[in-house]
Amino acid sequence: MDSNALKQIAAEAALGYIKPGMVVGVGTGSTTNLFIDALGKAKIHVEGYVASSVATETRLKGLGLPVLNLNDTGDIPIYVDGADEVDPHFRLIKGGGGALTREKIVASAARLFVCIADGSKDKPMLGKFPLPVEVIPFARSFVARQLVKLGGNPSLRAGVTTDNGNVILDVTGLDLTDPVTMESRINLIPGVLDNGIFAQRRADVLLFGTPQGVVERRA
Ligand SMILES: O=C[C@H](O)[C@H](O)[C@H](O)COP(=O)(O)O
Repeated sequence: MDSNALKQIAAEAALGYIKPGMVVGVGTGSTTNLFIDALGKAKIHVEGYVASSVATETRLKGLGLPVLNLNDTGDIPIYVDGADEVDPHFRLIKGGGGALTREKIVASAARLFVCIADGSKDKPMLGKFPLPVEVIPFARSFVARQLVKLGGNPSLRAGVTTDNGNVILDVTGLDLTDPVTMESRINLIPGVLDNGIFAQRRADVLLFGTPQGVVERRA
């Protein structure tokens, strides 16, 4: 099975968590796109979907699925999204597609976070995938220097502007043995909007697509 097929089975498995009448938070990325397409076919009568990016909103609307504004909903029952890395403690790196800030907001508003991924994202620890950090353009150079002081090697993601009008610094070399602390330390740098460590709001359920089928883990 190629990685797309593994993403596909993970995405389809997440449908089992979607019940009629729910408000459903929807992440961003290639795995989530397969989930959205599966939702389009499944035609579950949910109350609506809260999108974590403009791209996801466009895809949902393109399939005729109802999109809600997060400001018009309370806490939401469920959020489904992919990840770039997942550790054994359900902590994630996200933001490979630049959508990390809105993703973290919607994930934090959700009571259950179901993470869907192909099995290659299942890692013994976080830190190989360059950590995306969303930065206000005015502060780009200052923030980059502070990230170097934290042990990182930041590089500007060329040609990318986020849905929030910001830039992304991709940071290698950080020590992520304590991801909870590093998540906070980076977010304390003035000019940082958020970073792609999801350790304070971890996933609750992991659905990994593997050649042997979907492996489900619960925190
Ligand atoms: O900003 C993008 C998101 O965090 C994605 O969920 C993450 O990059 C995983 O994407 P994919 O499903 O394409 O591997």
